Amino acid sequence: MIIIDNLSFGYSDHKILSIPHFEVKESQHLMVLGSSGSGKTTLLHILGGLLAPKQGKVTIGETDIYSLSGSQRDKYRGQNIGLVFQKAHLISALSVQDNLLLAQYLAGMVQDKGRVKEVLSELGLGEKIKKSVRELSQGEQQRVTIARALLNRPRVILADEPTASLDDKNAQKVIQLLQSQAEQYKASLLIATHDQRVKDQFELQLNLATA
Ligand SMILES: Nc1ncnc2c1ncn2[C@@H]1O[C@H](COP(=O)(O)OP(=O)(O)OP(=O)(O)O)[C@@H](O)[C@H]1O
Repeated sequence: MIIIDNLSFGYSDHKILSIPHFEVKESQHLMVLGSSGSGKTTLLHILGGLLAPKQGKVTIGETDIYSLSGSQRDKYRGQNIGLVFQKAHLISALSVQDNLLLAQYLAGMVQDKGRVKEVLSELGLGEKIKKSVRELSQGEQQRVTIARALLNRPRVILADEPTASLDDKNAQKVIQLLQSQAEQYKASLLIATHDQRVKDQFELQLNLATA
């Protein structure tokens, strides 16, 4: 569950976002739409606790995330928020398994090989666990980043243009995976996109051009 109240943000004096009130409930899936430069990435960064708003409140679950200290917020993010970016941001020299174990370590969690194996199998990557990332296709790498985002069973999944660099088939697969995994975890799912191929697939939409 995410609640946005009286949110505004701008870089320097240039106002980009102004959202009086918006909620995404547990298990709800939302498409964040808007033309290039409308603030989709900025909004996801604010909701992910990566960029403090100039004004307003972001509540995830019961937690007002910007009332936390920076280190508390990092910990909260690691344990409750799954982030998927357009680019994979994986360490290509490491194996798939080691990339995920590293993510657990960086989130301050116990490194759990069983959980890594489980989540990779759920995403159809069980066979790739020992492969180094550079041996994977782009679609497979994107699935590894989704696996990494889901490792800690997050209550919120934020995906920024997750299909931008994928072909039609992989784009559909990634959207379906994000939806089915979010359902499984009863997570709120937010996908920012201007990808025409996927933008009509969600009933709930927030259009930043008109927000
Ligand atoms: N670090 C920054 N400093 C100053 N301006 C920025 C910064 N990051 C983004 N902007 C500006 O803020 C606006 C919103 O950017 P943002 O990346 O959130 O848009 P977007 O909707 O995600 O765009 P796209 O679809 O092209 O990825 C743009 O005008 C951008 O130039």
